[in-house]
Amino acid sequence: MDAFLAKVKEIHTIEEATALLWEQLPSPSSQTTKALDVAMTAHDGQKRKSGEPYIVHPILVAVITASISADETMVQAALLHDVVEDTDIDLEDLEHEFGEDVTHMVEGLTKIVEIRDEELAPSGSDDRLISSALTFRKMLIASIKDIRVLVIKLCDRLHNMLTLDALPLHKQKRIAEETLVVYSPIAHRLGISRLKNHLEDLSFYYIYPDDYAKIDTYIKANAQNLQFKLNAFIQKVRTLMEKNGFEGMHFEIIGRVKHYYSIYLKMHRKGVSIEEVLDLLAIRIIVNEPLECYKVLGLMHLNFTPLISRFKDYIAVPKENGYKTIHTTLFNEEGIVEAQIRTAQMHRLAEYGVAAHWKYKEGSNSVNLQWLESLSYQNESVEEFYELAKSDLFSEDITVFSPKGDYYTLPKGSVVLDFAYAIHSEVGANATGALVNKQKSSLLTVLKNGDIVRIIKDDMPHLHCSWQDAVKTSKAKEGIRSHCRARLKETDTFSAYNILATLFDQSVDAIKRRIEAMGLAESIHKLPTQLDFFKETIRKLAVYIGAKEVRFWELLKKGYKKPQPKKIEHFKFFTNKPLDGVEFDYCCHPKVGDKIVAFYKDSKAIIHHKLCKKAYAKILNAEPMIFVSWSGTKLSRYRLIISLQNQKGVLADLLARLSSLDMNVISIELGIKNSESAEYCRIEVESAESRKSVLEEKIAQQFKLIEMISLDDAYNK
Ligand SMILES: Nc1nc2c(ncn2[C@@H]2O[C@H](COP(=O)(O)OP(=O)(O)O)[C@@H](OP(=O)(O)OP(=O)(O)O)[C@H]2O)c(=O)[nH]1
Repeated sequence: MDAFLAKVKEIHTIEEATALLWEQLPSPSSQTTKALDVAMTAHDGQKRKSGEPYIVHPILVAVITASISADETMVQAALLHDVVEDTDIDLEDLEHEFGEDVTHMVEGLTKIVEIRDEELAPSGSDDRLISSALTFRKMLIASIKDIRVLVIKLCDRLHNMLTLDALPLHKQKRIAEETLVVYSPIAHRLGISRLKNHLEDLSFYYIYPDDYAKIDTYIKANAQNLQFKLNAFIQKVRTLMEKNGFEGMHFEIIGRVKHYYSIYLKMHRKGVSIEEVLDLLAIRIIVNEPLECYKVLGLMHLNFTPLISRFKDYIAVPKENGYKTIHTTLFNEEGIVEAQIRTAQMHRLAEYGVAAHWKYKEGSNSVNLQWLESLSYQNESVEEFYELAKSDLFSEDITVFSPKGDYYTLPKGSVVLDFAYAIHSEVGANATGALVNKQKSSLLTVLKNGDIVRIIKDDMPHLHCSWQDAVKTSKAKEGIRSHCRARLKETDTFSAYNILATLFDQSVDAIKRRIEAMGLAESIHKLPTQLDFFKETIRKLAVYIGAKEVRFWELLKKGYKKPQPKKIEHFKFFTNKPLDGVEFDYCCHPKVGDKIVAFYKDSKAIIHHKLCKKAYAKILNAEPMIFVSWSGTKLSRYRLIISLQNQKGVLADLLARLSSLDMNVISIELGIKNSESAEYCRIEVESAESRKSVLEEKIAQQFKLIEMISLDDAYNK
């Protein structure tokens, strides 16, 4: 921890806190002193869990804020960030006294449910989770308008992390985990490495205390030796630079041991002990001009062997958070050292990110904040949103290029479709394939760092709803989801008219006019999925006697019958037509529980997946349809042991067979038994068929079934 934060951590009284604030802000504006007065009065008598006066916290949040930003309205908002939540002051009062800017920031930072979650709500309660997810989303939305909200939140979180000792152990861990997964990644995206590294190290201390202690002990025990190596290397580099054109020029070389969490990640990813981590040490060479960075790079590579796989030029290709620096890792007598080469301006941006704009009046546009918008506008339930946000934020990045050289930062594991959505939602929605490094590739091809991707588009969207699990970014997930929501609604609306037209033996147009006249058009999409709504609509249509297109008594005269439920195989129909069987078209073959539609032909129901292309064409073509649902979606689970001849394609045949028997494969394990040249295959499946003997017989017709066990008892426990 740096000296400044160590000092903040040790402050427990109002006097000390105020003195430190004025140290940061030697000549505060009258509005700032007023904000302090208002906050002091408002929080008077309140205490933190630690027992110290509550106001110490907002003052120290203001101190941290002032250390990264010269913008005093941010300092005022930091001082006032808890008053609306915890005191009688409301937003109107604030707006009157401090204006719109400060009020908007405070509003963005105010929790939705007026519970100080760390202290009052029972841990693990759903209310607390929902409240914090809602608050988080509200804060993100407020930050789109004004990113300062998020920066103050990070300062608030940093002070909470500095004072976490006052809370019980389980809360320390929960807050530390949230900090590591949500807030330090946000600090990274905003490019504020000063905040990010501290948030990481503090979280690390609470989440993995033993690992932290090991690293701490090693670094402290070896401090002298490490410092000696660093100094020796810095001296070598300095001499080299001075001998090669930098003499008399201003440049700086800073050495450091990497921060603890970064060391822990290196150990963890490589599975090595701290003694085996090669590049614990790092130097930064700070020069004046970008061109000088390349000159220094040349000197380094001519004099020390670089570890080429670690070389990165983020000046030519900056990170999404605006970060610019050349990274190279060098072998030398002192071991391996990571060198970062940057200009002074790049250095300020690397330390302060978006905040550099308020601190140094620079770099305002270099930080890309698109991630914030796409995170905030996910249409999920709050819990799902929070989970998605966490996985979006807490991911390693790769950089992928368009053929023109534009580049995009994506989370590791992203596929072509994520890239297409990153370019634009329209490109994502209309993508049909891609050329990855000039090779034809599918939309679900996983991308690697440095790939060059050309998206192939078409006017007709080709998205599959199941792809939402295959894409990584929330923008692509939301794009696919909203496409599928729209498509499902359209399918349901047209199906509803087809079902009614079939039921009443009317034309689709006649039904449509009637439904519109009855004011039911807006809700008609519910009809194919909600039996109550279906029955209610029929009743309403049927009693609507006297209207032009459908006269109910005429229908009765023509032999109209009331629809009745009818169960065939796994399906429940509701129809007035004779029905004596179910068929599949073998184009989509839906699994139990999938969304389905039923067409009606020659007294048969023909079942399709609701999102099947062929079904879509039939629906638009107004083909006769009937109401269908699954008769029950309780699935039985079985374990099968099957002996397969060791020959090409046999596994594919087995899977096709299981699929044709409507069995969902849950897991599959293969084991070879050489003596018989047979392959044993252990598969777990789910099926709507609860009669084991029926399935046994069907599988045994084609395959050597060694054993079939019902797992339902174990499964249902
Ligand atoms: N400010 C800032 N610095 C960045 C950013 N990305 C990387 N760095 C710096 O580069 C170091 C190497 O980061 P890596 O993520 O390994 O980068 P690389 O593989 O792209 O070379 C980081 O060390 P570290 O171990 O994570 O941190 P430290 O303890 O060296 O500071 C950090 O100092 C960024 O977006 N912003």
